[in-house]
Amino acid sequence: MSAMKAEALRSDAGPISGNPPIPLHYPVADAELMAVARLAAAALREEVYLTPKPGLVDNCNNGAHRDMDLPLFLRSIAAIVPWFSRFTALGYRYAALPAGEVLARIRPLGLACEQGMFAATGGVNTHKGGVFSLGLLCTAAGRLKGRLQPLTRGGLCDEVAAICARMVMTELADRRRAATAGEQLFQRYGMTGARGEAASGFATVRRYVLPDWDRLKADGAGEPMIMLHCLLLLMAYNPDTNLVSRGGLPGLHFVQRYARRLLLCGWDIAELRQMDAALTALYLSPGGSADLLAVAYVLAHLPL
Ligand SMILES: CC(C)(COP(=O)(O)OP(=O)(O)OC[C@H]1O[C@@H](n2cnc3c(N)ncnc32)[C@H](O[C@H]2O[C@H](COP(=O)(O)OP(=O)(O)OP(=O)(O)O)[C@@H](O)[C@H]2O)[C@@H]1O)[C@@H](O)C(=O)NCCC(=O)NCCS
Ligand SMILES: Nc1ncnc2[nH]cnc12
Repeated sequence: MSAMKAEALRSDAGPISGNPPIPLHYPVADAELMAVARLAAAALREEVYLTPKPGLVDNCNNGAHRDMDLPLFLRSIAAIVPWFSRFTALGYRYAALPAGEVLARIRPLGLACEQGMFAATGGVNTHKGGVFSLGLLCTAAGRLKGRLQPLTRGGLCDEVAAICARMVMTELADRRRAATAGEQLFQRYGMTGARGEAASGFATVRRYVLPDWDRLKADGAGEPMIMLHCLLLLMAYNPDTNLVSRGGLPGLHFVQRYARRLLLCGWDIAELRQMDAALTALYLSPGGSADLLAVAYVLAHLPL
């Protein structure tokens, strides 16, 4: 083993500036502490294999994507998953820090994880939103456990909201910067994208998705059916900046109306396949809703 690799294994946070390496005795193997990290990994896998997903990459086709396919997503997931326990460990270490100071501490890890994803995909943006949202949930889990608080949906969402409370103001409302697609869409339409969802404690997921997830589960529905239904709910109500950056506001509204109609009239797999064809033809991909489905998966597997 090279000296560099041995060093990387010793220090969990890696050679990221600003974060001293996490010492070996750190409880990264603690099963309960890492429950959310494990759920996050499962969420990414379940999301990408779920089929048929309108406009998205799945087990059957690449939806409205010319530069992505299922093997690429699996490579992306393999690159991202090891970082989830690092987010958790860092959250645990910074459990006592005021929430407003946490983002600056975990950002280098988030960016390094993003870089790992881009290296694995040859520069294709497969999971930028997923890295962000799931990384925050893992960090929040570490902080809760560090304060001996239970890992509940409400606790995690409140913690993520507290960590991101100033993000919209400091990052999106700063008129001097509009570097990313999300920052430009905020300046143009006031859309807050992935940051807004996190800052609200994943309000769209909690309000529209989790009640149906719980009800369908109690009724005995299988997880794939539950997830397809919840993806429709997200497409119906999530202000997905991916849809806007590809199809403008008309693109977002087309998908929202389509999903609401299916939810209202009752849907089946054939309807979802038709919707997939329609979104693919219009080059519309609800990537933000795919990410929030992974968030919903994690939260749905935790107690209230
Ligand atoms: C904070 C950042 C994540 C902000 O990034 P950005 O300024 O770009 O903000 P957003 O527009 O909000 O988008 C980021 C990604 O989040 C997903 N997303 C979009 N809307 C929502 C929403 N309402 N709720 C949740 N998530 C949302 C979306 O990601 C998915 O789509 C991507 C694929 O899209 P695609 O169109 O195919 O590809 P593109 O390359 O964008 O365009 P084309 O050229 O192909 O047309 C895929 O990644 C999905 O995941 C948005 O892309 C971030 O910049 C940041 O700060 N990162 C650092 C990490 C960090 O801070 N971590 C700390 C905590 S862990
Ligand atoms: N399955 C998927 N297809 C396209 N974009 C995505 N972003 C996250 N999951 C995705």
